[in-house]
Amino acid sequence: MAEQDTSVVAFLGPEASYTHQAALNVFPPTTKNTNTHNDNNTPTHTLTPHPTIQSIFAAVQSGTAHHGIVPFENSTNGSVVFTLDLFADLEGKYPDILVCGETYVGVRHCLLGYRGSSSSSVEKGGDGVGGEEEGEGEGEMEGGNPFQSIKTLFSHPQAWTQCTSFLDENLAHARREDTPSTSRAAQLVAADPSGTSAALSSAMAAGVFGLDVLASNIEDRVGNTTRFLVLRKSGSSAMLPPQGMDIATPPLYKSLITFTVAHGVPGALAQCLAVFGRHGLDLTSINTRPGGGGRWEYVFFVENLLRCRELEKSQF
Ligand SMILES: O=C(O)C(=O)C[C@]1(C(=O)O)C=C[C@@H](O)C=C1
Repeated sequence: MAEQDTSVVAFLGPEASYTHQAALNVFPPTTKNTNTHNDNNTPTHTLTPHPTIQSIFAAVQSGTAHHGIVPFENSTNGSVVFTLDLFADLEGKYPDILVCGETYVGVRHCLLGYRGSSSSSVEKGGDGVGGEEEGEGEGEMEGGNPFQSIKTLFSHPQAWTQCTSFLDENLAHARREDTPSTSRAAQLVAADPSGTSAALSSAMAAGVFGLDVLASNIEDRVGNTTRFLVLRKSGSSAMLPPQGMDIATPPLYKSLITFTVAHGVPGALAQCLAVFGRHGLDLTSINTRPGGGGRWEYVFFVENLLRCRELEKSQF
């Protein structure tokens, strides 16, 4: 990849997805007099939307993008298996992808649509769908379901399972359509002239696509958070900007290692994991995905934390 003044950052689009918000955390908008500009005062990075997580991996692998931002894990529904499978890379398409950072985004889902087609705005309190915001009562049927006119719901599959209580209570009647991202869901609703569709998406997407927030904070769990990883290509000099990272600050280092073990060898996995302990690595997560070989063979994903002084002592 030729060295350029502006680094390209690939994220799951369109604009206003949670992945876009993660990208903004790590690569914040450039302003004058910050170190995110080069000497010519041109922006040092450009955020580029991609239609799928796979296309983000492909862009980083091919060098079209210097960095990619991908969702990895959600505090409510666990690992993002689309991303794990791309890291597992069973077809050898992404041999040079490395992880060089992480960031966390609080995921506060909203129901977005057009007020008037659906009726009132509600905000979920700690004990379920409770207090009403502006727009209270507008067109609402006495004692009825304020969302009855919504026939189709769009969202990313991860969002459905983060909002099960709200959906069961208010939108069990609506048909669900999966979209590649929550912001794509909002974009589709904005383009639907019937006004009978709605999206599970973010407040930011409401602003970007000109939709009304019909209900907010509709996620099941308080503190619902998604962890995103920052990708780069091995051998690239794509450095992270010195601000905006909430990766464990030095002297803590975090690593993600992918491996397979010999199938049917007793203790093979335990022996692999013991290596991390021997070198002072604190194992923080372990995941598996089908390995593509025989049945019940797995690819393992292990994350470790390492203190700087332990890194100096460790002999690998
Ligand atoms: O759809 C989006 O907005 C995304 O950024 C993707 C994604 C995910 O894949 O987990 C990110 C955060 C939320 O957990 C829901 C969806």
